[in-house]
Amino acid sequence: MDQEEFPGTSNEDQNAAAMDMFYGIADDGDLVIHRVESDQVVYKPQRHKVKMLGKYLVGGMLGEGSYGTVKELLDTESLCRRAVKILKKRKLRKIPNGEQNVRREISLLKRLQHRNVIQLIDVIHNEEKQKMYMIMEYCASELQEMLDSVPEKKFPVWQAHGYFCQLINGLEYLHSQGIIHKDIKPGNLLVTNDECLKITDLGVAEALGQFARTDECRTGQGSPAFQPPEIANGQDVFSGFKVDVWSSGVTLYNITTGKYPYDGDNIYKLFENISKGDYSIPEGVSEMLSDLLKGMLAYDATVRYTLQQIRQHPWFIKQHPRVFASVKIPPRPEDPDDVLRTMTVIPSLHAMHYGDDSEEDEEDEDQIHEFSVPCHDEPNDEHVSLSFGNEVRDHTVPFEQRQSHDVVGEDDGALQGAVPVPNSDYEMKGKKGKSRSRKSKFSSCKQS
Ligand SMILES: Nc1ncnc2c1ncn2[C@@H]1O[C@H](COP(=O)(O)OP(=O)(O)OP(=O)(O)O)[C@@H](O)[C@H]1O
Repeated sequence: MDQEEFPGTSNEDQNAAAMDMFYGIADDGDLVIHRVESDQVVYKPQRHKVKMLGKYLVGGMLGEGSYGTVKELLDTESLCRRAVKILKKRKLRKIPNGEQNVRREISLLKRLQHRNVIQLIDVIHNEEKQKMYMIMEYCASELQEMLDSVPEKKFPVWQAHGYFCQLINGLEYLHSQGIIHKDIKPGNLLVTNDECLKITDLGVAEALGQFARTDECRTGQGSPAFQPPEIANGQDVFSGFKVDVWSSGVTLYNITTGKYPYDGDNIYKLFENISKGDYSIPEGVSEMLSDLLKGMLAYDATVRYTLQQIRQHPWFIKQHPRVFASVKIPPRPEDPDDVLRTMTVIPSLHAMHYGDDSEEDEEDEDQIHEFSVPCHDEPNDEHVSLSFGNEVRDHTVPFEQRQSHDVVGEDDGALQGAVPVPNSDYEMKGKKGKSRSRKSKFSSCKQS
C-alpha cells in the first residue's frame, strides 16, 4: 500500500481505512460493497511453493480416506499423471489393524498387474517424518462419486454393464492370484478418463495360502451394506470367492437401481435384515438383470453364482443399446468450471518454468499490508512438506498469474462478484483449510 495514502498511521489503521473505502457504510447503516471492474485489478506476483517427491511433482488434493490423503503427482520423467496416498505412521497406529492393513495392501499390490486392478507404481518411506507414500496410477474419479453427482444415483444400464464387466475381469484376476478383495463397492472402484475401471483399496483383502486347497476365510471387515448373510450371521468359516460375488451383486444392484438390496438404521438392524434374506428387486429392472442379481445374491453361498456363471449369463453377454446419455465424471467440487479435471500440478509447472522474479517481490514487500479475508482454493496451503534425504526438493518460486476468481471470496457471499480492491497494494491472507473447502492463503491485488 502506498504509505502516502494514509500518512502517519499504523499498518492496522491503514488497513482499516482501506477496508472502509471498499465496504463503506450507507446512511441507513448498511454495509455497501463497491464494485470494481476486473481491468482495475492488478495481480501482484506471488510465491508458489513447488513440492517434489523424488522425481514426482506434487499437485492438489484428490481425496481423503480414513488412512490418509491422496494427492495428484506428475512423474517428471515419463510425464505420466500419478496419485499418491500419504500415510502418517502415527495416524495408522491409532486405527485398529491400521499398519497391518497398509502393509498387507502394499505387499498384495506389489505382485498384481492387471488393467482392472489399481497399479502400485512406487512406495517411498520417510523414516524421519514417519510418513509413507504409495504412488499409484492416476484415476479421474470413482463410481461412487459419479453416482452421487446425479439425482437418480444410478447409471444407465449400458454404462453399468460396461463397468460391471470390467469389475468381473478384475475380480477374476484377483481370484486367480488367490486374493479375496472383501470390500467390493462403488467407492472402491476408480475410473480413468478413458472409462477404464480399476479395483482399489485392498486394505482388508486376504491372500489365500500358496498351497490352500479351498477359498475358506474367517474374517470379514468390509463395508456392512455389502456383506453377505454368512458374515452377517457371524459364521466362522465361509467361502472368500462367494463374498466377493455377493458384494459385486450388491454393487450391480446399486449402480443399476440407485438402491441397496438391504438397509437398516444401524449396523445391527442392517445385519439382521441381511441374515433374514428378505429383499426385493425394484420395478423396472429387466427380467434378465433381475435373474443375474438373484443368482449373485443367493442366500446360500453354495448355490450363489460363480464368476464363470456370471460370465455366461445372458445379461453379461448382451450388447446393451446406448439409449440413455452416460453419467459423466463430475467436475471437482472446488472447481465446478473445470469439467475436464485438468492437472492440478499446472500451477507448480508454471512456477517452475517461468522462473523467479523475486526482485519485484522484494521491492514491493515493504509496501504490503496484510489483512485476512476468506478466499478459496490454495492447493499448497496445508501441504505436507515432502522434503527428505537428498531425494526430495522443496523450494519456493513465485506464481505470477493467479486466476481472477482467486481474489473473489467465494466462501463469503458478500464478496461474490465484488472485489474489495484498495487503490494501493494489498495482500490478503486466509486461514488453513481442508481440500474441498480450502481457503486461500493469499491473493493480492492492487489498483493501477
Ligand atoms: N489412484 C487414485 N487416483 C485418483 N484418485 C484417487 C486414487 N486413489 C484414491 N483416490 C481418491 O482419494 C480418495 C481417498 O482414497 P482412499 O483409498 O485413501 O480412501 P477411501 O477408499 O475413500 O476411504 P477408506 O480408506 O476410508 O476406505 C478416494 O475417494 C478417491 O477419490
